[in-house]
Amino acid sequence: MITINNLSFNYGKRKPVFHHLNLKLSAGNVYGLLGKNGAGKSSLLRNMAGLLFPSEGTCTVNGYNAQERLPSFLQEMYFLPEEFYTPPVKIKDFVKTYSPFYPNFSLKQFLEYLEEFQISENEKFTELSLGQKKKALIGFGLATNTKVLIMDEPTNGLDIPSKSQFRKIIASVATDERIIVISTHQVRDLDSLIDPIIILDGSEVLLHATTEEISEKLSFKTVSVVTDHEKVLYSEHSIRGFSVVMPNSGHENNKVDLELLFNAALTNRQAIKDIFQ
Ligand SMILES: Nc1ncnc2c1ncn2[C@@H]1O[C@H](COP(=O)(O)OP(=O)(O)OP(=O)(O)O)[C@@H](O)[C@H]1O
Repeated sequence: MITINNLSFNYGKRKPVFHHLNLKLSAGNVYGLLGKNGAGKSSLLRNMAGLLFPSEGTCTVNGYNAQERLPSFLQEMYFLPEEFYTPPVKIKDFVKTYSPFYPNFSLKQFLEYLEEFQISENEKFTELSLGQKKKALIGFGLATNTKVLIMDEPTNGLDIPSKSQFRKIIASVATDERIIVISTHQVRDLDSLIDPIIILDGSEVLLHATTEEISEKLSFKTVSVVTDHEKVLYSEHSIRGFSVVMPNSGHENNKVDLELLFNAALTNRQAIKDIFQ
């Protein structure tokens, strides 16, 4: 469980990134963290990993105060930042050095992930492309078998086959004991994977809901003409007319379109808050 309680955070004297933020994340879920550029996704993930400290409030991860970064906390937490450093060594030497920090690390799993991503453990990080480096670190992170896995924009820079391999692998490691948090702008890449959805906006949580709740409360449709202007929360031109988001008054079963949801939430903040409160 990750409990963010009354968390305020700012960089030095700059205006707060978060102000009294509250959020509870529980095991058995792959959370999708969405927000515009600068909304605070990376800052929140770094607070969860204990790499940044709140100015007020707390971030507790499985009972540990994240900012204390106790060894027993760190051995159950893997954080893949958006921008990462890789030492100029072979992948297998990287694994020899870093895997002992993670008691549940599985070399067998790691080698399977590398094979899936078509990377050899004999390759040197300096000789890999950015996407290949990222895949090696994703494979390492998943093989650590930590209870908490946090990834900042993991699919950014991955080619199309790697994105589907990524989804497949994440789905295979998402157990009831694990919390996975993924921040992304590439919602279409992770559409079928992330659930619940958290949207950060203006130093607060604008939406936190499961896709089941979202599809119960909102309807995502394509219409030839937009008629019910008052009800429409968001609309945009599409090839066949307009893609619209409306309150789901008829309890219709419909698939959540995360990109439309995101745009609807940011265009019509108060209406979305009222619907989900
Ligand atoms: N090291 C830093 N020093 C000062 N301000 C920072 C620093 N890092 C981020 N910020 C500011 O904090 C805010 C939140 O940034 P953050 O990187 O957490 O957002 P983000 O949602 O991850 O953005 P993006 O989608 O562009 O990656 C922004 O206003 C940004 O300018």
